[in-house]
Amino acid sequence: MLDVTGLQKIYPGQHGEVEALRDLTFHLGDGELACLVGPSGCGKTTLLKCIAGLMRPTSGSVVLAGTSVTGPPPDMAVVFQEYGRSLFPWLRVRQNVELPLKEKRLPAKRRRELSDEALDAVGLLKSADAYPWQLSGGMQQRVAIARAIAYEPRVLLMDEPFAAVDAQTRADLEDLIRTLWKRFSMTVLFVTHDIDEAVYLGQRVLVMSSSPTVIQDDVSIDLADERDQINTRGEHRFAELRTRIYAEIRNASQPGAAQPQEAGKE
Ligand SMILES: Nc1ncnc2c1ncn2[C@@H]1O[C@H](COP(=O)(O)OP(=O)(O)OP(=O)(O)O)[C@@H](O)[C@H]1O
Repeated sequence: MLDVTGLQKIYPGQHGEVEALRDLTFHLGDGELACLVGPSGCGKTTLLKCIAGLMRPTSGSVVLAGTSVTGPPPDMAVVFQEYGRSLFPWLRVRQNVELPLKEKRLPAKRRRELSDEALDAVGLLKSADAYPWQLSGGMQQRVAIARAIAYEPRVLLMDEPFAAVDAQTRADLEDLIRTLWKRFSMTVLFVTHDIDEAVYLGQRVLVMSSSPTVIQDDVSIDLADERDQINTRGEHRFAELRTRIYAEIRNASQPGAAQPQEAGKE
């Protein structure tokens, strides 16, 4: 579904160039849920912008379902961390959710069906006529998720979407993402700082090295498909996976440690 090959991004700068991404290669299969973790500043946001067609890489390619990405692809939706800035405060919740559907030129009846289904899926149908600023932070982020889902994307990119909400809301939103992923059969790439979150959510965790960045490891998460915030996180295997990824990231932060590994290698 998504092929990222040899991706490199060099930013020009006043004090010289910054090579944010050196050589990134990975593939996501149709319907996979993969998490991407890495040290701060390793280029996670840069990578997502390149995948979303919001930024041109210096070299390398992003191919979505066989088509090269050169601008925002129609089959992709992105949820950012800053829900407060991604929703339009002068539009009601339903209008926010329907806005991209208007740009898709869907008829009003279909827009209404899709927004109802998406708002219902995130538990906010009753708040459809509220304004975003009347909702809590967690509810606003659910509106942003509903807007992405209503768009019926084949690929959903999420850039640290729960970093700004409290711990309990975050746990609820994590479970919501797994539920929506199964229900809507999307391919999901979820970027997070949080190693526990990556292990809890993902089928795979891609570990990025520090800058200049490569994929340091690609860890298959062999936990049961049915996950539970208390029991899954208490499992011995969960602790093993978390420890392994933590060590990878710590090693990745050591100068000269980054060596690309084969995708899928355990
Ligand atoms: N527009 C830009 N111009 C120059 N350098 C940039 C620009 N955007 C990002 N960088 C640099 O590229 C590198 C990667 O930045 P990026 O924001 O992608 O990392 P990140 O992993 O998302 O960071 P964080 O974990 O802190 O959110 C950093 O060294 C950053 O300073």
